[in-house]
Amino acid sequence: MKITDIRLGMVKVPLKTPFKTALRTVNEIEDVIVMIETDTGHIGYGEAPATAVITGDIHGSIIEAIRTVIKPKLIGLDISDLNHVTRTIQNCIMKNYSAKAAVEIAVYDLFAQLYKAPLYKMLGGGVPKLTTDLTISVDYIDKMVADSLDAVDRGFETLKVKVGKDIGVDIERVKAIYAAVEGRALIRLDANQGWTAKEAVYALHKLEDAGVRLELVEQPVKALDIDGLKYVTDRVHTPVMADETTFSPREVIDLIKMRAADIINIKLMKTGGISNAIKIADICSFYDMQCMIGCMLETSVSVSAAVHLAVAKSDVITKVDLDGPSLCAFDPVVGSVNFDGADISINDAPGLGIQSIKGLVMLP
Ligand SMILES: C[C@H](N)C(=O)N[C@@H](CCC(=O)O)C(=O)O
Ligand SMILES: [Mg+2]
Repeated sequence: MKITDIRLGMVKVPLKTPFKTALRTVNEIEDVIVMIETDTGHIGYGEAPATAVITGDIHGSIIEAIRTVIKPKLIGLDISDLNHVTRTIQNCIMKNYSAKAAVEIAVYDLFAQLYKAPLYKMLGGGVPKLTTDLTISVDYIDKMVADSLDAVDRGFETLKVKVGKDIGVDIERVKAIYAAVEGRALIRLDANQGWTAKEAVYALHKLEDAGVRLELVEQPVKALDIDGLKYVTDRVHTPVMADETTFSPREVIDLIKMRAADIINIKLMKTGGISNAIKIADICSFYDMQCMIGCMLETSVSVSAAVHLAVAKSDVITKVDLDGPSLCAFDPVVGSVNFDGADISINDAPGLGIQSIKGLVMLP
């Protein structure tokens, strides 16, 4: 199965409600879709969101990186040489993680199609079911409480509550949500870099002293403030998770050696795709550290790949934040991963099982 062409398109899906974090507010998903064509007629699908505030990627950079650098290196390569293909993708350009991720996802889709197996089986097997959390956007306290109760009523048992704005209001936000859903849902926080280390310790001590039990706090401080992350990890009982701080396997090793966080959030758009995500999961497994599988604002094209990976690495990926499709007003993908509220399941279609993408606009 040889790569003959790589075509690009755009998919646009409105969100059910605006997605608001300490870093940005977004109303719709607009992502680059990658379609890798082969001499056997098989097509592999991938997707890249432009999350400039986290990965530095924008639509233009994703499209140009794939068109002018990655694609010329891949034409003619044989999908059965998976390691050679993924190394070529990783080594042909620095950074550009989302572009690399989209192409790698399509390559893995084809690799599993080649052997007529669902991707998770090619990655090691597992039970093809997951349960995801749902993100509660940062907002007025009453709105966040109402959104949290609505999520619980819809069957979500874990809420990822966005904070990282005004520290005093953040404490009140979390207390109010905790009181409203106590006993019905687990709460994880994501400050998206919005606090200083001292503010984070102050807020978490206030919440711990008030009896608010949190599953974890994600990325309390700036991405590059590793000393700050360790400062928080050393001082609070609530487990601390690194998100924006760690992209590569190297960064994960450094973080683990410093004991700067308790948990790692693996996202394909930070690792540059599946090959490095596997390395990070294996490093964490070796060091006995838990991981979360996360996503950016992605549709079920690329989130499906994350689902397959998480199923295969469920020994170490014990937490799931794959709510991209749940945030979408509709699912544009006809495919084999079924996103039904908190419940995610995979059937036995080969690869990612993507048959078509509704509303896909191909780029010239
Ligand atoms: C969508 C997911 N639950 C999430 O929160 N992902 C990111 C932010 C993604 C974005 O801004 O596009 C995270 O910080 O974990
Ligand atoms: Mg995060």
